[in-house]
Amino acid sequence: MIGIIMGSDSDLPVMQETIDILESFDIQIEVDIVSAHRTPEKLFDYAKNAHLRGIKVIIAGAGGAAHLPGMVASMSPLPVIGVPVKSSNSIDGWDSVLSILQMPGGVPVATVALNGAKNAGILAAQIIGASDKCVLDKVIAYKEGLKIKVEQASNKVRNS
Ligand SMILES: Nc1c(C(=O)O)ncn1[C@@H]1O[C@H](COP(=O)(O)O)[C@@H](O)[C@H]1O
Repeated sequence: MIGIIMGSDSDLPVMQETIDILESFDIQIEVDIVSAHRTPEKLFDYAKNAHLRGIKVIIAGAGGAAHLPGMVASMSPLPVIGVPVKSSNSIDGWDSVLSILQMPGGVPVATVALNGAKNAGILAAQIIGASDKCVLDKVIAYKEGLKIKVEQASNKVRNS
């Protein structure tokens, strides 16, 4: 199971892409709102116990002063993927990117691009796929689909 959390329901339009891609891979997910700033006790409980509940990878999306992914990573032994979300009040998203990306040594967060929620889902599937052949096959099929789309576009351009 993959845990998907976000700092606010206002992040959901972006984080929906994570949900959609993982559902398309038939990977079990659990989605919740958790905020380091607004619900610190819930964050503590989530990060301390996620691995005990069967979660294998955590995807955390947040905007602005995005402490959520780093704080989860500080307390969880699981791989944490951070999604910087460009929230309405942001400094063009840079606030979120930098606060998720620039983690201190020893506490990694695998940071995807600004609003890169889809890639976060694919990366999580790849991590699971390293030890789950069924998921690995789905990732391989997805990548094959990407290749076919490019080949089709290439043929179209060359034949026009
Ligand atoms: N960055 C964080 C954290 C956190 O890091 O704990 N909690 C909420 N937020 C972010 O605040 C932004 C605005 O939230 P609201 O829209 O609820 O005011 C959201 O992008 C959320 O991720």
